[in-house]
Amino acid sequence: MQYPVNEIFQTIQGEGHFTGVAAIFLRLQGCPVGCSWCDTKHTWEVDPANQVAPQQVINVAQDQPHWAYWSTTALVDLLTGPQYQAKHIVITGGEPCLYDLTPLTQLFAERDVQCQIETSGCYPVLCDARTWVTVSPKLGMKGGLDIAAQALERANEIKHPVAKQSHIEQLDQLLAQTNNTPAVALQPISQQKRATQLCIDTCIERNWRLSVQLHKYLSID
Ligand SMILES: C[S@@+](CC[C@H](N)C(=O)[O-])C[C@H]1O[C@@H](n2cnc3c(N)ncnc32)[C@H](O)[C@@H]1O
Ligand SMILES: Nc1nc2[nH]cc(C(=O)O)c2c(=O)[nH]1
Ligand code: SF4
Ligand SMILES: [Mg+2]
Repeated sequence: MQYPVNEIFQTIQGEGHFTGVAAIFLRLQGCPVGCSWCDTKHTWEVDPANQVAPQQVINVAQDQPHWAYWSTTALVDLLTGPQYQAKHIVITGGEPCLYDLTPLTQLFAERDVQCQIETSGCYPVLCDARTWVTVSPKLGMKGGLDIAAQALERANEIKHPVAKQSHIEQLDQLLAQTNNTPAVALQPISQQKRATQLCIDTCIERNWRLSVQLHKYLSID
């Protein structure tokens, strides 16, 4: 299987359950969801004119709309090889669940590296059973996509983006739709002060976790 890769880099996971863990990020290209506040808009289009050589997506200095095809085996060999030290892999995007992540996540599991997917939940999550799935629901975005029931059932964690009170109410409605009992984290959108205070107050009240995009506070990737 070939995946369109936007970038590969090693950093500290700044969001959700694994915040603080050293991780290799694999960012796939392509997303039709259209969140107005998306911090990775350069990953939305898989434009054939922006295809580059595989080596050009490694440790990219700035946000680029470019992408390169990488095969499952080439990715697993690279990410478990001597160039990287982290034992946790984050597959993000773009929207990684546009693609069947089963071969990739199976091979990572066989090599004893922990794997995590960051997804909007707009598509079924196709991956190994050992993979940690973080769903960040996208309700009412420009792309007009709804949450996929399978993604809600598969989620190990719901990391909900929050700007205002109605986003908490939407999350309550979503949780009422499932028998799954994922961990819940609230993530303020774009580090807004009011959103952050709302998340803090709600997390204390509900006994949920706060996810603050630590990497943005630290000015790291
Ligand atoms: C860029 S998305 C890529 C993965 C997938 N498309 C998704 O939305 O989960 C990675 C994470 O960043 C979050 N995110 C994107 N832009 C953000 C922003 N401006 N403020 C807070 N979180 C943001 C998303 O909600 C998601 O949890
Ligand atoms: N450090 C760091 N942590 C992250 N957690 C989720 C990210 C993402 O873009 O999916 C991200 C990211 O881009 N950088
Ligand atoms: S689903 Fe994720 S990548 Fe796509 S627009 Fe929304 S935040 Fe950005
Ligand atoms: Mg990010």
